Amino acid sequence: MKEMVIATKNKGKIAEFQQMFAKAGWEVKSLLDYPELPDIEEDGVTFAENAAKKAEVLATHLNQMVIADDSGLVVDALDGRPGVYSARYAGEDKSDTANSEKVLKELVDIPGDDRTARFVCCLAVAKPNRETFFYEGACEGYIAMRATGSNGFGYDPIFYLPELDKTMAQLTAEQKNERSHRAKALKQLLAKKEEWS
Ligand SMILES: O=c1[nH]c(=O)c2ncn([C@@H]3O[C@H](COP(=O)(O)OP(=O)(O)OP(=O)(O)O)[C@@H](O)[C@H]3O)c2[nH]1
Ligand SMILES: [Mg+2]
Repeated sequence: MKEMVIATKNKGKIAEFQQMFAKAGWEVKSLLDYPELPDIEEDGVTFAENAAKKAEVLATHLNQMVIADDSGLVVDALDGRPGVYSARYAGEDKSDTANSEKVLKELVDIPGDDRTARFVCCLAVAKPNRETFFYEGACEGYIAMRATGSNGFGYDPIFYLPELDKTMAQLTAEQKNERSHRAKALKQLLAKKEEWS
């Protein structure tokens, strides 16, 4: 089986990549398999900048091809926040619950129709001494009035999909992987395999 290293420590992302790459016949390794590798400061102002940095630093360390995922929640009524700060929106301890509560609190006076938001995912594929390739996906929805559901991770319990009348955290893994920002970015990446492999 072919192997792909994803430069992430996020267990939610790792599980989704394992499920989605398995269909394409790839085995996924993550930074949890390389605990000796350094932490990378995500100081970019765009998803692409952070994804490139994570992928390029680790591709150099491992001397092989690496994919990184930088993703987050973009809320229109918050001028795009939490955006690239999604993981640490409520503080450095990266609490999913505290992050979601902060968004709900900031939107307390915003009515349903104005709570539009999207999840965005940028995948960067880096290889030593070569240009980096980028693939993006987005998933449109609304910020719910309260958290519902326990599947997925991050902001999934407050991300409402009107076409299913469910939050992302009420979907099965298969349903999320059919429509998520990450699934769409990965579909682009797999469709352009000759470009990056
Ligand atoms: O409800 C969610 N469903 C998703 O599908 C999703 N994808 C991303 N996010 C949020 O955005 C941050 C990414 O930040 P991020 O790309 O820096 O990742 P991270 O710091 O968690 O791990 P790493 O990959 O950097 O190691 C994450 O922590 C989450 O808060 C999601 N929330
Ligand atoms: Mg991160």
